[in-house]
Amino acid sequence: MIRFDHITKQYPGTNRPALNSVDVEILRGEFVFLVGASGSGKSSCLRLMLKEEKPTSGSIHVLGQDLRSISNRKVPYFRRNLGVVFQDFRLLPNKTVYDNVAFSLQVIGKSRGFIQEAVPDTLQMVGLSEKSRRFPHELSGGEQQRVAIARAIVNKPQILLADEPTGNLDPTTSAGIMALLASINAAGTTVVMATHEAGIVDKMKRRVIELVGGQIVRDERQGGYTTTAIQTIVAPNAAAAADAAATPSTDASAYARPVVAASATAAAAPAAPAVPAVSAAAVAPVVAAPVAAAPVAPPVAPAAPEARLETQVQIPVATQPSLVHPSAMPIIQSTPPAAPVAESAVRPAAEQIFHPAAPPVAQPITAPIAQPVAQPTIAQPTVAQPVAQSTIAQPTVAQSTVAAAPEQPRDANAAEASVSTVGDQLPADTGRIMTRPGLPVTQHEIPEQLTLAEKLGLRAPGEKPDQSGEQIVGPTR
Ligand SMILES: Nc1ncnc2c1ncn2[C@@H]1O[C@H](COP(=O)(O)OP(=O)(O)OP(=O)(O)O)[C@@H](O)[C@H]1O
Repeated sequence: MIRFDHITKQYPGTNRPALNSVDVEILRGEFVFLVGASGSGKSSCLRLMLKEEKPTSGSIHVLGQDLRSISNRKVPYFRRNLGVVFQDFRLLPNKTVYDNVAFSLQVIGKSRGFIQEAVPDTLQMVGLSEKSRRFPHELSGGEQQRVAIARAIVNKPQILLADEPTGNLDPTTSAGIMALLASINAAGTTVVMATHEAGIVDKMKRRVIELVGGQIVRDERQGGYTTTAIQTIVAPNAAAAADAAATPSTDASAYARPVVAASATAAAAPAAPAVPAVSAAAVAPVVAAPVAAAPVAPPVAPAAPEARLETQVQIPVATQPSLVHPSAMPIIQSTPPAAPVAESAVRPAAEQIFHPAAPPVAQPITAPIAQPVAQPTIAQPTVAQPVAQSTIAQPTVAQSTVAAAPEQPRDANAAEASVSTVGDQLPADTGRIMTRPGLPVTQHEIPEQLTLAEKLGLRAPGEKPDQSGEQIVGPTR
C-alpha cells in the first residue's frame, strides 16, 4: 500500500539528509506509528507519502502508483485517496463544522445528495452530530480535531496520514481521538501516525517504526514507544522458507500469529545478521469498531486476532506475510490487529515484489503465550449514535466513485485518480516474502510550498483559490 525503496531526502540548504536510505513497506489495513525524536524524519515521511515533497533519491509507491509517475497536475487526484490530519487541525474558521466537512466534498465535485448523506454520517461517527452548526472557535481542541478527522475521512480514503494529531490535546481527549482513529482503522483504512507520545503508542500496541537521524532503527509489530521485545536468534533455514513460500495461506487467522521472517538477502548469506524475534507481549490491541450493522461489510474486516492468539504456541512462519524489506532493518513482529493486505500481490509484473522462488529465511519459532490482559484504557470513540458503517467501511467502493459521473472530478484526468485503487481491491497474498527490484529514479518538480487545499488534494497547485479563503485555524484551547 505504501512502499519506500531506498528513500533519501535532503532538503535544500542542509548538509545532512532528513531521511537516509529508508526502506519500508506498510500494508493495507495496518495501523503504524512513526516515532522518534524531533527532527528524526517522521513528518518528512508523511510529506513524501503525500507527494508534498519529492525524495532526493529512491522510489515511493502509494496505492500501487509510483509517485514519480504522477504529474503535478494529477497530484490532487492522487491525494483524494489519502486523508490527512495535522496537529493544528487546520480548519476553515469561517465555515461551520458541517461546512468544513462538506467543503472537501464540494470542491471535488461530489453531488449534493452525496454530501447530504456523507457529511452527517461522518459527523455522527466522530461524535459531532450535535455540533454541526458550530464554528471552529466554538469547539474544544478535541472537537476541532474530530472535525479535521471527519474532513479527512468523509471521502473514504484508503489511507489516513496523521501528523501528531494529539499533539495539542490533553491525555483524556487524546485517548478519545486515538479510539476514533482505531475505529477508522478497524473499518479498513490504513493509518500512519507520527507521534511523540509514548503513552499512546504503548497502549495501542500497533506496529511501531522508529526513526533516528533519518534512518529506521526499529520496526516492530505491536510495539511500544520504547521497545521491550525480547531479542532471540533465528537461524537461516532456506528449506523451511521454501516450504513457507510454496504453501501460502489465505487464512486470515494467519495474521494473528507472531512470526519472524528475514529477507531473501539474508537467506542467501548464511552469515547474515541475526533476525530479532517476536515481542514477548502478544496482547490484545485496542480496537473495537463502534459501528452499526451496515449494508456493506468492511473491505478489510479485521478479525479479532487476539482471541486466537491465546492458545497458540508453535508458530508456522509460512502463513504470515513479512514486512521486512530486503535491505531494511530487521522487523520485530508480533500480532497485527488487522489483516494487512500485501498490495504487491496485485501489482503488474514489473512491480511484483514477492519472489516465492527466492524465499527468505524463516524458522518456526516459539511464540509467547498471550497473557490475558486488562483492556487498555483508551476509550472508545464518544459516538453519540451507532455509526453508519457506510461512512468509512467501504473505502474501495468509495474510491471508485471519485471518478464516476456525476461525481467525477471536473477534468478528464480525474479518471486516473481512481486507477490507483484498483490494485488494492484484490485478495490478499498472505504467504510470501517481499524482495524488490531496484527502480530507476526520475525526479519531478513539484512546488515546495502548497496551500492547505492543495495538500488536501482539493485543488490543483496553482489553481484559483476558493473565495471563502483558505486561512487555517489552530487550536483555540
Ligand atoms: N523544509 C525543510 N527545509 C530544510 N530542512 C527541513 C525541512 N523540513 C524538515 N527539515 C529538516 O529535516 C529533518 C527532519 O525533519 P522532520 O520534520 O521530518 O522531523 P520530525 O521527526 O517530524 O520532527 P518533529 O517531531 O519535530 O516534527 C530535520 O532536521 C529538519 O530540520
